[in-house]
Amino acid sequence: MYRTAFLDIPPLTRAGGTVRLPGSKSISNRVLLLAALCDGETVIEDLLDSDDTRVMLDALVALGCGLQRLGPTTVRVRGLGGRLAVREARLFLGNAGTAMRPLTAALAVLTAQQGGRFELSGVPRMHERPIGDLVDALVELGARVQPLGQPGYPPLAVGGEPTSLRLDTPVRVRGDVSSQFLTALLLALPLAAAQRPITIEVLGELISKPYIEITLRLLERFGVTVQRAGWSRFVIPAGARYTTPGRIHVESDASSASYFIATGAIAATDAPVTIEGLGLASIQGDIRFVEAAQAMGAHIDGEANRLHVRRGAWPLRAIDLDCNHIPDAAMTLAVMALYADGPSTLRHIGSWRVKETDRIAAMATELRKFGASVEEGPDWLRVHPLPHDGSGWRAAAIHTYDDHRMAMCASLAAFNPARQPVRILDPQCVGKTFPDYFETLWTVTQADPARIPVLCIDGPTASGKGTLAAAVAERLGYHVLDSGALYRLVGLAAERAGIATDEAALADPAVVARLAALAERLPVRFGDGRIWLDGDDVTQAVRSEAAGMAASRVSALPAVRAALLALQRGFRRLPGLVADGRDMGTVVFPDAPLKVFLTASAATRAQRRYEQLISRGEPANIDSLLADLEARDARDRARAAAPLKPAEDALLLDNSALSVDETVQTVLSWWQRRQPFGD
Ligand SMILES: Nc1ncnc2c1ncn2[C@@H]1O[C@H](COP(=O)(O)OP(=O)(O)OP(=O)(O)O)[C@@H](O)[C@H]1O
Ligand SMILES: Nc1ccn([C@H]2C[C@H](O)[C@@H](COP(=O)(O)O)O2)c(=O)n1
Repeated sequence: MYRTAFLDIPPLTRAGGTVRLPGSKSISNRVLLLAALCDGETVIEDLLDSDDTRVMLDALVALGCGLQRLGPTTVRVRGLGGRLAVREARLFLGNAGTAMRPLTAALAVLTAQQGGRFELSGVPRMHERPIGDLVDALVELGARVQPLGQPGYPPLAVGGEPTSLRLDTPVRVRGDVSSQFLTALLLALPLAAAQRPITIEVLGELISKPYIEITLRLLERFGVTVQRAGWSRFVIPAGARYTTPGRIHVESDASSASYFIATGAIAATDAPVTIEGLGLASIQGDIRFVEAAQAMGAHIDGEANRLHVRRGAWPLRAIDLDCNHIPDAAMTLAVMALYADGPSTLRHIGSWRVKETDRIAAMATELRKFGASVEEGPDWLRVHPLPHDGSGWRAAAIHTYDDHRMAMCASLAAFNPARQPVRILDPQCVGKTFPDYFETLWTVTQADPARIPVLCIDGPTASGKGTLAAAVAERLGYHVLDSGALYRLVGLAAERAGIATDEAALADPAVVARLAALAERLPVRFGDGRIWLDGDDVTQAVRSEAAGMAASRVSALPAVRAALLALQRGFRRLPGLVADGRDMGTVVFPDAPLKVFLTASAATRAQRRYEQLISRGEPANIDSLLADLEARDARDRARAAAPLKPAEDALLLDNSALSVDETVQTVLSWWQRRQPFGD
């Protein structure tokens, strides 16, 4: 997951390949609660690992449920069997409506039966999301639920002394603000239906019905079959009792799939975009996004557990659609509409206003930043497309409002024909449902390599290039190329292969040929900040001064440099690269949009290297370090092949008197000034 302040997505051109998406949030949190309420153990497979499921899991642990992690996405839940294991707890539920609403109802019923007091709270936005209709229904039932802040909103206090619930008359709840209120009652009331049937009546027109279907399907898996008359009356049978299915599998998230379906529909493809773990028979309502995407022109083939998507009509066809059945995935249509052949209208999306943010206002504001004309009403949105020749499209920095779907939707604008980048502010908001969304996007999309940004940092040894490159890359979410390490690895591999690298040996063309062959097939692997050579961890070994000197010698050989060129250029991957070395700006990435030549006085550099070695517990002598460093500089500058020198368009930075932080800030501000997003 990108934890950066922003993430710049370069213009994307093509798409194709296979993705496996994380588990459905709606199913994950319902199944977790059901497993916690029933008797016995339930193993849940392919559970979503995200902010919303984490707060649910934490809450269940606080309530005394036994939870055992069997793998990254598999947990075993030992249920409470309808008995409260603790009588008091404070539950923090973040911004997870799928945790806040059902837990409120379940605890209201359990405390009415057994006594106890629980406080449920969340992030500030959760305290702005309505829950009053559910609270009213529970209070009318006789349960104790009180606001701890503004009436009608969390935080809430639930419970008190045991009390009898009024179950002989129907429980009434509004269905036109959020379907989660009805879901919450449907999940909670089987706990009170041992002796008598319980009827729930829905007031107003029920929105987001597919989410209620998920609830009913999962209740059935846990042994409770609810009878419904239309969408206004639901009866939980007398004697209802949760029983564990033993093992249950969570489908891939259909709402998350919408971004990849859209990718396949928008991008030119050689191969289709294939989505694993989800088929057309999914129990999730958002699977019907497929129909909407087809209406816009996408070619979609479905198998039992897989979807294949290709671009069909182009430009996409404009739509006018009632989106009540796909409230979350409909946001994706709003961005697809930018690529349509006329204005598209999304109707019946009033629930967007009370989601993670006011999504109608947010979507309108942000799409306008791309240059689009957008109209909005209380429960509708109309998006006018942008010209297909690219005119009118603007590069934009997209505010995401702590809303995962705003971030994921906005990424689709990176396919714009104007080839403008898109900046996503606060990209880590995707952690709510899809922490690795952007990393997954890179696996099925391509950009013109020349448009993938590279920031080059060249300069003499110990000037701080590596330190600066790592810090800048971390701030931008970019990859790092430590090109010096590649030359060091050649030196190390030569030593292991018994190939001498002293000046005399390097005068022999046969030795040079062997070194070039070694460099061509360097058995190196980078990962988790470590370097492996032929399976051995050489992270520390490559940093030795001896390895640096050997690197300086072998790097003077044009054949070795040529052998490493393709490997280095291969580091230019989405979303961008910071490359450190001697010839990054002059030879390897001559088209880089920013080149920095970093220097410091020899005395300063020798002192830094001395302190670096001492801090690593390695012996060091400042005079010999200074002599070695000057010798290395001289050789690196004097060699004929790619000598150490600033590129003509490089910015020079002498950081002798600058701290690491000041150096990083200087370079980031230069970078920022070259971006099209403004300050
Ligand atoms: N601006 C700075 N002020 C003080 N110390 C710094 C600064 N930049 C880097 N250093 C320190 O100097 C040492 C050398 O830095 P670093 O390893 O990044 O240099 P380098 O240019 O990558 O060296 P090499 O080319 O040999 O790999 C490190 O201990 C680092 O913390
Ligand atoms: N792009 C590069 C990177 C490094 N070298 C050579 C010259 C250096 O002395 C040696 C070690 O580099 P360091 O790890 O200290 O940055 O490798 C080069 O020629 N070109």
